[in-house]
Amino acid sequence: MNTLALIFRVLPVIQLLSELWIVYSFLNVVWKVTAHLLIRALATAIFLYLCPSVRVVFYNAVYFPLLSKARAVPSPSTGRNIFHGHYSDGKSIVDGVTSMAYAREALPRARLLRVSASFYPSARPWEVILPVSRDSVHQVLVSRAESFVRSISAYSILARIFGKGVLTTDSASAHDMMRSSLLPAFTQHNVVRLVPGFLEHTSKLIVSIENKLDHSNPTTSMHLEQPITRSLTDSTCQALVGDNFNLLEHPESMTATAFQRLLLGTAPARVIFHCTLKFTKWRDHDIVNDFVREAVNAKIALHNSKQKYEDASGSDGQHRNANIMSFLLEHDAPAWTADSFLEQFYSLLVMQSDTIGGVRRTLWYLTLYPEIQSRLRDEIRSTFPEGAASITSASDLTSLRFLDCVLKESLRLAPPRRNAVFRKAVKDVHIDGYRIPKGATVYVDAYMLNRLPSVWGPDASEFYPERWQQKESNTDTFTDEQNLMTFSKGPFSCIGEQVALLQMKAFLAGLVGTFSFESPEEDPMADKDNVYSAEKLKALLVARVPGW
Ligand code: HEM
Repeated sequence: MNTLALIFRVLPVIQLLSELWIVYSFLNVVWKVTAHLLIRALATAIFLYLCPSVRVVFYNAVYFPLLSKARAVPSPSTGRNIFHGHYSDGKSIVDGVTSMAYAREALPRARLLRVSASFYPSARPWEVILPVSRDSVHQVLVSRAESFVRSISAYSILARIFGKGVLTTDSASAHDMMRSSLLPAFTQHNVVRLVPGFLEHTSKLIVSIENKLDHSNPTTSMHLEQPITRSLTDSTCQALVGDNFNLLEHPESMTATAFQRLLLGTAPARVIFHCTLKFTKWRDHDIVNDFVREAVNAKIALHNSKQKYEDASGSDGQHRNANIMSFLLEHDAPAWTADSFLEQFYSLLVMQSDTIGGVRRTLWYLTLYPEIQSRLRDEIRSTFPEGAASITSASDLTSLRFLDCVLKESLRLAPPRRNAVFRKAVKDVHIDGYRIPKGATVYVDAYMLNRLPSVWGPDASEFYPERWQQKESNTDTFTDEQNLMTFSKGPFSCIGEQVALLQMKAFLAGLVGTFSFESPEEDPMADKDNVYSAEKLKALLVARVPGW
């Protein structure tokens, strides 16, 4: 082979190698540039994510005014964070100053407002649409309810721990099914049968408070938070499955301790640990589940043996062992097993904390207004002169008209579950000429709506139980239960409203009839507009009022 032929043979190889080198260099440059860009993008994303103030500025300066699909909905000038000043430091809760400012500014002009919400000043804000008129609220919750689902972010941790029940499911069709399967247990006929159980727990609470009174002094300073919480929890649990943890009398037992750790004092670290490491077993959860399964299986066995209840009171169909589980079995036994009830059990039980809030806040108002407290006690004692034991039924409780007014007025001004009614639009909805885009969050602010002067009259922010009596006597008044947003309205509204009202009445009738409650503060009225100071009942001065 001559030299020329050799060169011709080697040349293509050299050419190939040089082409490969060029491609390699090109890819190398592309890779470096891409990697560089990727790393920068990632770093920026991490920076933006980690640096809340940048996100807040971006949100306020760019997203909220320019990019939001709902930007046609008017937003108020008085600051945009609906929860501003509500969770001031993540612990202490102050009142709804911002929402009331919105209400004043927006009304009577606007029916919808676009505002921001973030529970902590540095947390990422999100956009919410606020219905601020009776009509727009009604459209969101009732007449256009099919265009919205409950936004469950608030309940997503519960869903992860306790599974998806009627409160925590994120599927509209599953919610519909669960709600219709539960509703038969909550008819008026059934709910009144729960009252003897509530009254029994009330008497136990009265005895426990009485035992703690210092009889050498006219009043005893007492923390009622814990006994009330324990007693109401026992009573709700009894109403749900016909058995309870006996938290009031034996708070140290294994099941009571597990229950309290799980549902009453859940430490945040524990929740995070449990939610992030799904495979971890939470012993307390197992203990509570076993307890509920056992109680439910006992009800199923009882139902199958046709011996429905041991009827303690006899003829009127009311008895202390009536419970929601048995009502469900009476209606549709095959649908219910221990496991199918367990998920609903947590959805129902979690909400009972509101009943505790309702009793607590009513007592707080009664300490602010001692003359209302005495008037209420007079009503209870004159209607039932023989003492607390002579209150035995739901009709006894409903005969206490002033108690009804006091309770409703307290639930109006200080709704226990204020930040709970969130909806997500499942499609574009037009309300009052504004488009609520698919995916938008709507927030129904019970605190604000329960205080709108256009709805409740010029004295809307005053604690004035008589307004509910005026309604009954048909005088010109704004007061109407249809406007009370405390239990929400429509297909996602509180399923336990009637249960809660009777339970709270049973406890309040017994407590206020037996004891007097006084605030230890020098000037309790100084804090009267800050309903969230009732969040935790401080020590009250308690005395046994003789003669009952
Ligand atoms: C003062 C006491 C109570 C208050 C203020 C209250 C308030 C509420 C509110 C505001 C909602 C959300 C409604 C919505 O998203 O539109 C709700 C839902 C619910 N509540 Fe209550 N609640 C109370 C007591 C109870 C009790 C005692 C029970 C159980 C026996 C209960 C069971 C439920 C359930 C299961 C839901 C979810 C209903 C559904 O999604 O269909 N609540 N409650």
